Amino acid sequence: MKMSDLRLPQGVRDCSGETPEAVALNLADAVAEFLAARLREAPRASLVLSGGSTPLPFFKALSSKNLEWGRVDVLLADERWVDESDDASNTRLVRENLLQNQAASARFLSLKQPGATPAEGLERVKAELADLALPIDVLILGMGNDGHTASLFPDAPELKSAMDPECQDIVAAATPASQPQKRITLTWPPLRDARFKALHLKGEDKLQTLERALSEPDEVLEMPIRAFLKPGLQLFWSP
Ligand SMILES: O=C1O[C@H](COP(=O)(O)O)[C@@H](O)[C@H](O)[C@H]1O
Repeated sequence: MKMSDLRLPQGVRDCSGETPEAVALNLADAVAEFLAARLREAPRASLVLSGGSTPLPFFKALSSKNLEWGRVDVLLADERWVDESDDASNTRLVRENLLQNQAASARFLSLKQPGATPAEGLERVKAELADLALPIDVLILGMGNDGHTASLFPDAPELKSAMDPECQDIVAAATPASQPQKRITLTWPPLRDARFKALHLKGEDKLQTLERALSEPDEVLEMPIRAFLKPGLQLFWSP
C-alpha cells in the first residue's frame, strides 16, 4: 500500500517520500521555513514535537537549521511521566537529538515536572507553559496503531474531557490502561489551533491504521487521530 492508495480528505496534503531520511529532510525544511517566517513577524515562535521512534532523523536535520533558535520555544505534545534519565523519556530524546548544534539555544518547556503522578504535577506543568504564546506555530504529531496521537489514547479515562472543544486546560493527565507509564498530553484545543500541522509517519502499518481512521471519520473517541485528518494537515509518510 502507498499513501496515494488512500482517499485523503480534501485539503490534506500528501508530502510522502521514498525513504525516512528524505521525508525527514523535507519536513525539517518545511518546519525551518515556517519558523523563520513566524520569527519575522513575532518576537517568539513555538515548536511542538512528538516522541517515539519516527522523529529521530527529523530532529537531527532540524537541529542544524540556521534559525534564531534563541527565540524558539520547544515543547512536546505529550510525555511519559518518567524521569529524564529513563529511556522512555521523550524529553531526553529531544534534548539529545534536537537541542543540539544550532538548536541548542532554543528554550525547552518541559511537560515533566515534580510530582508522583501527572495529576499531582499538573499545576506545575501549567505554570511551566504559562507564557507560551498561543496559537502554537508548528505542531508535529505522530500516531500509534491504536489511533492515538500525542497521548490522546482511546482507552484513557481522561480522553473525553481532553478532546472537548471547550476544554479550558492546555494539558491533561492521561492514564490509559494499555500503557505501562502514566502520561501527560496537550489537549485538543491547542493542538487543533496550531498554525502548521504535520503528521509524521513511518511504515506500512501506519498506512493501514490511517486507512482504518479514514473509514469512520466521525468516531473520534475510538481513534483520536481522526480529529486531525482535516484540511490544513500535511502528511509526511515514508515506508
Ligand atoms: O507513544 C507515543 O507514540 C507515538 C508514535 O510513536 P512511533 O514510535 O510510532 O513513532 C508518538 O506520536 C507519541 O508522541 C508517543 O508518546
